[in-house]
Amino acid sequence: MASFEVYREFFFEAAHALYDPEAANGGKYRNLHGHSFRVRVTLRGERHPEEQWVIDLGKLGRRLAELREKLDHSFLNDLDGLGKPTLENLCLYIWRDLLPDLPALCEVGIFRDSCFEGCVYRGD
Ligand SMILES: Nc1nc2c(c(=O)[nH]1)N=C([C@H](O)[C@H](O)COP(=O)(O)OP(=O)(O)OP(=O)(O)O)CN2
Ligand SMILES: [Zn+2]
Repeated sequence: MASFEVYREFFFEAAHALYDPEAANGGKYRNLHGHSFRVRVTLRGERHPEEQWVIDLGKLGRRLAELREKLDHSFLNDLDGLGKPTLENLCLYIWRDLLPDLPALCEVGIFRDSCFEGCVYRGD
């Protein structure tokens, strides 16, 4: 049976500091600094027989707005459950936040477009 992938994106701005205990001075990223992040959340599945969509993207957008409230203009080091605020851990944090409500979740991507970098996570 064919399946579809649908996605929705959102942006947020946040600050962090990445301390490296192995570097003499705490490393290059130890000081407080900020980034702009673009998040892409992808769901995979078949079309609902009546609605003919995998998920209402409006419904997905409302759930992502809830998540964005926690992330936007936050100090990521203070976010409960995130750990060290790397892109990798942000993917995992977003995955774990959304999965209970969105069982068709198949991928979380987080991108810093201005730095030409990002990270993609496809499941626990
Ligand atoms: N695998 C990862 N590597 C790095 C992460 C990360 O989350 N995962 N994060 C950082 C820092 O957040 C850093 O502030 C990123 O900014 P950037 O400008 O990309 O840092 P660079 O050292 O690559 O900058 P250059 O301007 O290219 O020197 C670092 N690494
Ligand atoms: Zn950084």
